[in-house]
Amino acid sequence: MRVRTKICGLTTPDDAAAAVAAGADAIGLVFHDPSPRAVEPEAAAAIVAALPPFVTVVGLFVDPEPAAVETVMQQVPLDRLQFHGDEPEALCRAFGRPYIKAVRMRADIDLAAVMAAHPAASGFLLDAWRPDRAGGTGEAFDWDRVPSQRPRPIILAGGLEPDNVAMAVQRVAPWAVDVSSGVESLPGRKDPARMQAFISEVQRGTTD
Ligand SMILES: O=C(O)c1ccccc1NCC(=O)[C@H](O)[C@H](O)COP(=O)(O)O
Repeated sequence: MRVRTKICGLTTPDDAAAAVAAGADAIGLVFHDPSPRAVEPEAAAAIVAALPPFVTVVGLFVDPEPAAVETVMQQVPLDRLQFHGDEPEALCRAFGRPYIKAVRMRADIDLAAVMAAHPAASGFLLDAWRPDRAGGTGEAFDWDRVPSQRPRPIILAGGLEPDNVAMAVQRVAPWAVDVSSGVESLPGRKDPARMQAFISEVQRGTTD
């Protein structure tokens, strides 16, 4: 089956157009001020307005106040929400929108417990853990920690780039992959050639 690709942390309509031209299935918009990829709702709305049909738009939040999510949703037509902190299920499902639960793979994380605590999540994005950053670290975690029993689709993230994503797809067989820093020219700006190379390698990993 084809492995989907989400390109995360887009900050301009041009970068989003290049992601779609490269074959991205989904784009991620980061609503988390400390991130170098954070976008204001107005800029995010302009990015979404320029997209062609059938590209899924995911809004990322880290332990947000509910009102902050509502404010973004009033201005930006998000298809899905992605929660990247320690949000409980009740918060994740409070907005009437399908959601993805990100799980940062700290050494002591009980992934099965997190999954059980989020029965309404449409998928689980597994990412590297770092104490000082909530995401977009450019670091990989040990892919052998991804369980073979998967109650919901797994989105593999963390330190993926054109040089390693084919191997990641072969080893983990995820539903989708997610990348941010691995396809950047500098934090917050995507490199069209790297996005093309990344998605070609995703396909190579699927068919090899
Ligand atoms: O990208 C960020 O700066 C970010 C900040 C805070 C929370 C989440 C963030 N990104 C979320 C993503 O889905 C990234 O694509 C994922 O963490 C992988 O990042 P990378 O290792 O840089 O590919």
